[in-house]
Amino acid sequence: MYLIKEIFYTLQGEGSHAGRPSVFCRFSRCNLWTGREKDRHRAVCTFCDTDFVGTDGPGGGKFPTAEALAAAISAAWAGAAHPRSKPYVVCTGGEPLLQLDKAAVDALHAAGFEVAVETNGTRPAPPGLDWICVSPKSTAEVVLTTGDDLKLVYPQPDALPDRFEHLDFTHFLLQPMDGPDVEANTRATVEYCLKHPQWHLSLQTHKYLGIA
Ligand SMILES: C[S@@+](CC[C@H](N)C(=O)[O-])C[C@H]1O[C@@H](n2cnc3c(N)ncnc32)[C@H](O)[C@@H]1O
Ligand SMILES: Nc1nc2[nH]cc(C(=O)O)c2c(=O)[nH]1
Ligand code: SF4
Ligand SMILES: [Mg+2]
Repeated sequence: MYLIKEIFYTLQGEGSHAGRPSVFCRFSRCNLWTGREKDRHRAVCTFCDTDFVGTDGPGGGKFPTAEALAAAISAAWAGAAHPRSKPYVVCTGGEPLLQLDKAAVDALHAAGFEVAVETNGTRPAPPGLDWICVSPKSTAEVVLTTGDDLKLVYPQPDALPDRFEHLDFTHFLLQPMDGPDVEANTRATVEYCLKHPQWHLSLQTHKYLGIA
């Protein structure tokens, strides 16, 4: 059984695939926060911008099998077929690696999708993923040390960029922490990238565009 908060079609807003049409599959639940505001101050991850509680969002629900989940994700894809661009699904959450397993990845591949994941990196990944974006959180140990994007929300006093530079990723990105200080955080992130050009800026472009 897969617990899914919502499934929707939009542009990937963040990271080195920003702008790519994608189905987002938002898994319910996270291991670093309950998702309830009353618990936020004592969570490991305190700045989350997402409601991942329950299964009541658009396209959400409880999917009994990998095939049922893949069918719902296929139904959400609204792009025309094209030989040079496969349908693309971004598995996010919540923390998708609490639920995403090989059966789901295989079913999505069988349905013709490239499969990406956005994860906090605290759990191992199932085999076969086409794109892995790890976004480390505070003091939480990163066990997923290989992937494509290492996208660190900045600034996090307990997760300085240096700690992650040796990991085996293709792209190293800093993303300004959204919230009450987003403008100052954005300036600080630009300054950090200018001084440390191994890090590139990732903006949450969907928020500027006013799309999901
Ligand atoms: C909601 S998380 C879900 C996936 C996974 N749990 C994770 O943390 O990577 C999706 C992305 O949003 C980022 N994010 C969450 N809250 C944010 C905030 N306040 N400002 C900027 N990025 C944020 C995360 O770091 C992650 O890259
Ligand atoms: N457009 C859009 N792009 C995104 N990239 C990562 C997101 C996420 O919440 O994981 C996200 C999201 O929520 N919306
Ligand atoms: S790890 Fe991801 S989903 Fe969990 S609370 Fe942090 S940003 Fe939100
Ligand atoms: Mg988001």
